[in-house]
Amino acid sequence: MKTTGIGTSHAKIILIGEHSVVYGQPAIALPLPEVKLTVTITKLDSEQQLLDSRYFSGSITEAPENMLGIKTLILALINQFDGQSDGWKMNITSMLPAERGMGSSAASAIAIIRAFFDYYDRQLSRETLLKLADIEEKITHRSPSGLDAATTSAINPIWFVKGHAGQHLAMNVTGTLVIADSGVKGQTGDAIKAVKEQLLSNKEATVGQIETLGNLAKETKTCLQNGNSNNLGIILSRAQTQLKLLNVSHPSVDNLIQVAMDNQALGAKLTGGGRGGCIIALVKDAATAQSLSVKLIDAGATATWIQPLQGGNNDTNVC
Ligand SMILES: C[C@@](O)(CCO)CC(=O)[O-]
Repeated sequence: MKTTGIGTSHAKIILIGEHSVVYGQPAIALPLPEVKLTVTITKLDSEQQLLDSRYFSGSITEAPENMLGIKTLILALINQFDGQSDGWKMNITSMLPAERGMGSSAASAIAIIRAFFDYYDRQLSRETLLKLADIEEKITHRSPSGLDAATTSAINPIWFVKGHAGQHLAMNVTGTLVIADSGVKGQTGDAIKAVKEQLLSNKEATVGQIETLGNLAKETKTCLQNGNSNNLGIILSRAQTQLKLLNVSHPSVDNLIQVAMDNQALGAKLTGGGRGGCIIALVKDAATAQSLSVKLIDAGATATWIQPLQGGNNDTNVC
């Protein structure tokens, strides 16, 4: 065992395929490596196991109900390493807004697992990493596809189908994404439940919406390879139409999407679980992204990020 263990991860955005990915359709997601989360475990002389995060500081056993997924994961890791009487303090620092569809819970799980394996000086395979992250994601999001954990731990854009390893997706499209936070907490777990209920109450239409989203993800893959950003924008907006029909959008999200479309966006949609959270809007270049970002903030967005799709400066700019 070392005296310090460190694990890192980052935010993600889903370009296309949220919700439908839970039902076996493909999705495409992008890591945002500049929006970082770090977990540090520091050895203590006592047998205390303490957590220090923006939501809770104290003994891990006293973590609040909304941290049940994280707490269960940590207890599973303690068992895995027979570390019941090892004392440490775990510090979580995060640039990710929580509950905004940017993968905050999965990113926390990934960095915690990496920090534990570093602390106990053990090798960690990608398969084990994702399997362990699922302990947290299952509790936090009910039936997760695994997409969030796969992307918050990946360095490249991924093409993802539930039950399979994500595949690196080459991008050949110019254009810039503006990500904007509606300021309203997303409710991924509730949104997943709502889609599940609609599948029971209105099966035919809901299956149709899920399949359409899957087909749009396939069209997106072609667009990313052919480099057609105009078509990509149209596809993103078509996906938003389906997500609205699935009842996972929110007035605050719809409002920001409208502002984006009125200000030169080629297309826009919610990203992540929905019912609040963030939108993504595709624009043709960095200058348009900057001016749209200002417009979105004026319209009530609480934060924006700018992410070029390909070429040039690949850093995410936080606005
Ligand atoms: C809504 C969803 O598709 C994405 C949440 O970021 C759920 C999942 O894939 O686990």
